Amino acid sequence: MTQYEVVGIGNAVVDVISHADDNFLADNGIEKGIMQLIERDRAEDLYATMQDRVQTPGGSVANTVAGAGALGLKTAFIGRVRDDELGQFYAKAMTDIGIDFVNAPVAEGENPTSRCMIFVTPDGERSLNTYLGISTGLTSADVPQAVTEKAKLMFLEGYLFDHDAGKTAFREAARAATAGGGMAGIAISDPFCVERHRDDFLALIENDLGYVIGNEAEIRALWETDDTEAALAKTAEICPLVVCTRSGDGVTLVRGEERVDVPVEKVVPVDATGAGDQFAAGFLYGLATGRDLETCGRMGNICAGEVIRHIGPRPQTDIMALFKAEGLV
Ligand SMILES: Nc1ncnc2c1ncn2[C@@H]1O[C@H](COP(=O)(O)OP(=O)(O)OP(=O)(O)O)[C@@H](O)[C@H]1O
Ligand SMILES: O=C(O)C[C@@H](O)[C@H](O)C(=O)CO
Repeated sequence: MTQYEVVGIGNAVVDVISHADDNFLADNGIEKGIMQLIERDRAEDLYATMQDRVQTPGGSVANTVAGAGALGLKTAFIGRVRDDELGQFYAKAMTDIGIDFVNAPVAEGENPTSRCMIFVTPDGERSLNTYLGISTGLTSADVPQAVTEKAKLMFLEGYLFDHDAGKTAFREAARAATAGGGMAGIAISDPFCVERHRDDFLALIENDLGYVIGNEAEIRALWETDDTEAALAKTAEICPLVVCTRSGDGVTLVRGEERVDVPVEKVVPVDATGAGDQFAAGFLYGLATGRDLETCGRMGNICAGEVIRHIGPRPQTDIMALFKAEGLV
């Protein structure tokens, strides 16, 4: 019997978001539109430059779990925080919205809670500067089988694939979920991470996962090609369900012989932070509740469309009302 509709494993990260222009990015060596890892000193320096900062719980898969929970699904999140001010803030924010936050904050002897300095430029693009503290040290010991085997949908965060212990934990979690009658999938997270671990990514997808979600660059990175269509076809050969988000061009979903392209109304985002994460929340809601592929895509687009219209990576409005307005529920 599955107890959770969605269980996520990912980096537990506190996001600090502020506005900046392109000159600021250039002057401060920030690469636009991607995630860069930074050291603690640089995190403190960047933090000090932020004028209008907003602090919010973030982390990619954690954002997805929060979005799925807001839609009423029974959810759990597995990720590590330290028992410091940010860690307590983070854990409380998750439990306050009804998510089972599986691991208690770690008391001592390790790095502080992870944080990400996010700069949003006038075009809505977000540039992430992540200081990975304690969250990146996730191992199998943090991933209780009593939780993973009860997941209907397990959702893994590609960023955690950078460490061998994370890879092992992912394989075990995926297998436990599958053995319990559930299905495991991954958010690819980052083309650079794929480049560092391509063979292991492909092996995990082929052997242990039922679905994979990535943006165009991430899906292409799996196959070292510039051809998105070719990469999609190859991914579909090794994975039953492939979802490729395409920013203002919507999303493509492929399940065996079935393919659906779901467009969106293209807008200039207020803040693109969390677009992919909230797409995944809507998509997983559709999947967990047995919707057809097109409806899953439409639900994902609605969730992503909401999050890009405000600052911050998690929903701020009643998404179910948006689904109702579109006749989806
Ligand atoms: N400019 C836009 N206009 C309308 N919808 C958008 C736009 N950008 C993104 N979206 C929505 O967000 C979804 C995910 O966007 P995208 O493919 O950029 O994912 P991503 O790269 O993972 O995003 P991020 O890393 O910013 O969270 C799209 O499928 C779409 O539904
Ligand atoms: O990718 C994004 O747009 C942001 C999120 O994935 C998230 O908030 C994050 O990982 C930074 O903590």
